[in-house]
Amino acid sequence: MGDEDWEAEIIKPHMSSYVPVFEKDRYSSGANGDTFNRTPASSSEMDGGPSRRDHFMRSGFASGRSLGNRDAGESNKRENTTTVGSFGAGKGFGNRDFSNKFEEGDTSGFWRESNNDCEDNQTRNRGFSRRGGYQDGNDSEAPGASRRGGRDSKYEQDEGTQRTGGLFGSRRPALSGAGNGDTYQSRSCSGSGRGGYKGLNEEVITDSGKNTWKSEAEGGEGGDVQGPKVTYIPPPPPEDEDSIFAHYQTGINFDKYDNILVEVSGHDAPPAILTFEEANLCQTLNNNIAKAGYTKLTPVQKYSIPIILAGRDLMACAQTGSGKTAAFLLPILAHMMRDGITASRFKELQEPECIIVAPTRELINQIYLEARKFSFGTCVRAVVIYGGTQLGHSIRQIVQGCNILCATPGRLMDIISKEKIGLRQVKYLVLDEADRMLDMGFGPEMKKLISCPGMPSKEQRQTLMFSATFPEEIQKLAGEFLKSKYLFVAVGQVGGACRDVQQTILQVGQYSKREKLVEILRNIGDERTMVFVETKKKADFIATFLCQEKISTTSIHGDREQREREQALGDFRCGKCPVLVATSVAARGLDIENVQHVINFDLPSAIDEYVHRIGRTGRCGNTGRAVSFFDPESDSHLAQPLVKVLSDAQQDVPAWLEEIAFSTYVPGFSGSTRGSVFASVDTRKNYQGKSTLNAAGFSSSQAPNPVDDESWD
Ligand SMILES: Nc1ncnc2c1ncn2[C@@H]1O[C@H](COP(=O)(O)OP(=O)(O)OP(=O)(O)O)[C@@H](O)[C@H]1O
Repeated sequence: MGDEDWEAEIIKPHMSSYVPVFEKDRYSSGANGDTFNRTPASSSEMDGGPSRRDHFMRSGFASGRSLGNRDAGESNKRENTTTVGSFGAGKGFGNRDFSNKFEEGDTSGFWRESNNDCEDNQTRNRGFSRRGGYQDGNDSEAPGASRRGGRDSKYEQDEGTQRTGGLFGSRRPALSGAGNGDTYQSRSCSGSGRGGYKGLNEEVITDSGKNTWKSEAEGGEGGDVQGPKVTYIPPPPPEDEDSIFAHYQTGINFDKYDNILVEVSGHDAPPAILTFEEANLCQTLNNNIAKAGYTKLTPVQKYSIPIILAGRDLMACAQTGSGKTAAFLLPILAHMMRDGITASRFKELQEPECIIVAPTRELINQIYLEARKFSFGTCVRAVVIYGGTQLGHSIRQIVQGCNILCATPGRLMDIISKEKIGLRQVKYLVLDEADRMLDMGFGPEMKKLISCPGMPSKEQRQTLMFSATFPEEIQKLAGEFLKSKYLFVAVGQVGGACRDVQQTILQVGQYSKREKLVEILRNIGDERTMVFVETKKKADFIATFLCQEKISTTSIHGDREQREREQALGDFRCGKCPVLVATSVAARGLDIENVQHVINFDLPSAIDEYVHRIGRTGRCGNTGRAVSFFDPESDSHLAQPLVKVLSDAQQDVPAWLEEIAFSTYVPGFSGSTRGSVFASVDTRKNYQGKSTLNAAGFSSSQAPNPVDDESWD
C-alpha cells in the first residue's frame, strides 16, 4: 500500500467487525429460557456439529475455532455436560480427548495463537515466527510456554485439590437475570468473535514496505500475512463536561498514602511539594484538578511533579493505582501553558510537543482521556492513536492538530513513517508501564523511536518513565533513554504489590479450577471481578463456560477485534457484565471503577505481571481482593517470588506455599522470575544524594510520625 493509501482504507468495505450474538432460541433446549446451560442433543452437536457450527459461522465466529464439547474433561464424569457451539470452522477443540491440548485444526496456520497475549508490537515481535508455521496441536511456542506447556495438556482432568470455601463470605446468589432468557448475557458472552482480522497487524498490511522501522518483526510478518484491512473507527468519547470529569471516589486508605516511604535518588532532587497549590499551576489546570475531584496529592505526585517541573528526567516507581498518570500529565501541561503553547492547527505534518506511549490500546486510550480532562479549557490538543482501528481515522485525528500524542508503539511508528508526525518539537517523551515498554517485546521499537530522524536527543528532550515494577535489567536499559542525571523516585517497595489488595493464594489443581472459580464467583455475586487466564484460547473458553454457568461474563484478549475489546470493556465498566475474563492484555494500567476482585485463574509466568494484575483492584485508596489459583504442577517457580510479594505486602503466607518456596529455593533470588530481580532501589551504583522520606516530605529520621511498612494498611 502506498503512502497515501490509507484513504483507500476508508472507502473499502468493512471486512469484519461483527459483534457476535448468541441467539437464545438456537440453543434453547429447555423451556425456561435458559440461554446457555444446554445438554447437547447429540454427539454431533457436542462436536460442534453442523447446525451449531453453521450458526456461528453465520454469526461471525469465523476464524475458526470450535469449542464443541469443550467440557471434554468433565464429560466423562458428568452426563449433562454444558456445551457451547463452535466458534467457527477450522480450529477445533471439539470432542477432544481431554488428555490433549487444545488441538488446532487450522490448516492455514494463519491465526496462530500466542500464549503471550500482549499488545501490538509485543505480539508482533514475538509472535511473528509463530504465525508462519503452524505446529499441529502445539500451543507452546510463546516464551515461557514450555514451562507451562503441560497446563493445557491435562486441562480437563481432575486432580486432588485443596479447597477453601466461602472465601468472600456469602453474597448474592448467582447473577440475577442470568438464565432467565437474559439475552444480554448471551450477547456479552465472550466468544472470540473473530470473524477475520486479528487486529494486531493492521499497521503492517497498510504499509508499503517503505516503513523502515518494521524490518524485523513487522516486515517479515507483513510479507507473509495478508489480512483484511482494519476499518474500525472507535466512537468519539463523550464531549460533555460531566463525562469528561467523571471520576470515582478515593478510598478509605487514601490518607494512608502519606505514611509510605519514598526514596529519591540522583543529584539535586528538588524538594517534594505537599499540596497542589505549591505546584503553582495555572488557574485552568487548578480548575480541572478540582473538577476531577483531586484535593490531595498522592506520594508519587508529590515527588514527581516538582521533578518534572524542574525539567529533570525521571524514572518513577509507585504501586498500582496511586496516580502515576496525573503525576506526569499535570507538570507537562503546566510547562506547556507556561511556555505559551499555541493552538495547533490543521496541517498535514503535525509536530507534537509531547509523545506518550503505553503498551496496550485500552491503556493509551485511558491516558488520552486523562490528558483531555486535564487540558480541558486550554488550547492544548491531545490525540490518541492505536492499533486495531482504521489508520485513516488516526491520521484524520492527527492532522486536525496535535500537541500531546498518545500512542501505542506500532501505530506511532506507522504514522511517523507516513510523515504525518514530525518529531522535531518533542520536548517530553513519556513511557508509561516503562518496564514493559523497554522489555524485549517493545524495547526495539522504542529504540527505533528515539533514533528516528528529527527526534531530539535525550539531552534535548525530557524523558519520563513510570511503572509499578522496574526489574533491575530494565533499569539498566533505561539509561539509554534518560539523561545520566535522571532522578529515581521509589514509592514504597519497588515492584511491590499495593497493600490495599488483600491477597489470597489457593492451591488448586488445574482440573478443579473451573469449579472453584464458579464457587467463588457465586459467592461474590455481581461485584466487578477480573479473571485472568494465561492464553487467549482459555479466555474464550472460560468466558463461555461462565456464561453457560449463567454468570454474565465478557472477555478481552488480543484475538478479539478492537470493537469487541472496547465493547467488552464498556460492558464491564458499566456493570452490565460484572465478570471480565482477560489475558495479560488487561493486566496493566486499566483503571476501572469498582473492580473489587481479581482472580488469577492461571498465575502469570512472571511475578511483576502478578503485581500489575492484582493492581486492577484496590486503587486510589480503595480496598480490593485478589485470589490466585496456584497449581503446584505448573506454578512452583513462582512460589519464592510470591512469598516475597505477599510478605512485603504484609499478607498471610500459606505454610504450603512457604514449603514449596523452600523446596524450590534458588540462592540469591530476590524477586522476579525473569532472571532479574526486583530492585529495591535505584540500581545505579554511583548516584549520590539519596534520601529516604515519607510521603509527607519528611526524612524518615525526622518524620514526626515515623512510619514503616506496618503502618501502611
Ligand atoms: N490526587 C488524586 N486524588 C484523587 N484521585 C486521584 C489522584 N491521583 C489519581 N487519582 C485517581 O486514581 C486512579 C488511579 O490513578 P492512575 O490510573 O493514574 O494510577 P497508576 O498509578 O497509573 O496505576 P497503574 O500502576 O495501575 O497504572 C484514577 O482514577 C485517578 O483519577
